[in-house]
Amino acid sequence: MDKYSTTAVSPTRNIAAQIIYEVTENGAYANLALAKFMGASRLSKEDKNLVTEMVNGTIRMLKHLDWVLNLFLQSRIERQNPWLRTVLRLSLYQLLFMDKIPAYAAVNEGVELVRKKANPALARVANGVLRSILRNRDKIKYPEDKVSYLAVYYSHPEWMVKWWLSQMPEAECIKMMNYNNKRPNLTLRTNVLKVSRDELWESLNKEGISCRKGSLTPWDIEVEDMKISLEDTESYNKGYFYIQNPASMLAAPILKPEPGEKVYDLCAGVGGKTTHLAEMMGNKGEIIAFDLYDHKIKLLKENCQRLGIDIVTGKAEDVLQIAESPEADKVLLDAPCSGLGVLNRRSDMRWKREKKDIAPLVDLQLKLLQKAGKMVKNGGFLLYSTCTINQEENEKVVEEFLHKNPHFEMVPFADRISFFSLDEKDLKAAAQGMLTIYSGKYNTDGMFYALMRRQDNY
Ligand SMILES: C[S@@+](CC[C@H](N)C(=O)[O-])C[C@H]1O[C@@H](n2cnc3c(N)ncnc32)[C@H](O)[C@@H]1O
Repeated sequence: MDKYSTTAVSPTRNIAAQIIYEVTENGAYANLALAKFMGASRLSKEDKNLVTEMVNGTIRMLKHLDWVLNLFLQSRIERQNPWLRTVLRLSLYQLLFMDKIPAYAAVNEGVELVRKKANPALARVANGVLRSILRNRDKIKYPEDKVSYLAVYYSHPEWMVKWWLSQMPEAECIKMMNYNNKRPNLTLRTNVLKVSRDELWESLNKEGISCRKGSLTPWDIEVEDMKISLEDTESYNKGYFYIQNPASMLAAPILKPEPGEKVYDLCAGVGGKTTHLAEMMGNKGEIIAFDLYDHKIKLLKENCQRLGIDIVTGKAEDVLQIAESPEADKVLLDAPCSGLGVLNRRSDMRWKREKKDIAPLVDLQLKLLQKAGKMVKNGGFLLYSTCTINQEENEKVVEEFLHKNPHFEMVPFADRISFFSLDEKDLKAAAQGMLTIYSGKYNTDGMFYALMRRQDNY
């Protein structure tokens, strides 16, 4: 503290400001920067949660915060000193979006942080701007044009909002953006090979994990609060659950593999959906799981071992390069995609994505789907899924595939997921074989599913 300051800066705000600086000024990834700084800090669990909330919240709401700051600054936020910019954003996030933080703490510590990181003259600017916003917060005006208003108010890139409005009602779009701005839910999938959901719920609660049984699927458990980390529980080590969003728990029941069948999971990652397929098969039959990366296949194998699954063979291979392979009863292609259905999971993702990223992804998805089609036996099923919510990567990819492959047909699957209470429109879509779950609509992540069957004698 210098001789003029009267306020100490708490370690939480200090660390939060440093992480935000790394992300917004130096292009670091928010999740990696958070992990790096938190790993090196001695903060309590509560303080770590607070830093995470301040960092992710500030980054998510960047467009909203900058809009408001620009109304009160003499020159635009982009032209300000980087530390002043960082701290103004962090302090304003607390003032506008964190009810539990007293305004004086957000302002005084913000001013002090600017004094420390920049200089006393800029600390006076921060003080003036933040107090002026506090006095005038009821008079803040947002853009009048609809797209700009939604983009600023809900803090998403304008191109995304424009795009979504062209394919969904405004209310759905707002619901989705609100969901993207919230901390992601933590849900677990019960491993029915080992326990029932009731047994898992009971043992987690005994172990200090406060949770409740979900209402979306037969397997989900929603974590509300934790006294210890999930990985330290006996339930985890005994393989009683897998951490997964309920929207992703629909892949296995839609593809509906039977015990004894041969299944390919072509983009398996660390095995989220692979392990659910194995559980549905009662750990009987054969699953071959591919992913481009060795480190993911290594984790997939560890996950299978923990969950007590031994029918999965993991292969680190490029699916597009696989030589002729025996055809399978069922094939899952959970394709690489833009991830616009899971924007809540990574606070900076919305700012890193660009519309021009989509075309090369569509190209890859089509190639992968074409390859996947060749690995399904006649009469077998092919499930295409993504965690994105735009038609280009979803319906249009499937339509193009069907156009080139008339021996495939869509398969209705509403009855396979009758436990999930879809609204009328989505029920109709599932009954035609394709379903987009918008993020937040059912309080889940966004996902897309299309189920097809190979019928050579069509
Ligand atoms: C959406 S993620 C899969 C998530 C996974 N199915 C789950 O449920 O956890 C897509 C995966 O495709 C993999 N991938 C991308 N291109 C690939 C290719 N040509 N061959 C095999 N895997 C690929 C990526 O490494 C990534 O793990």
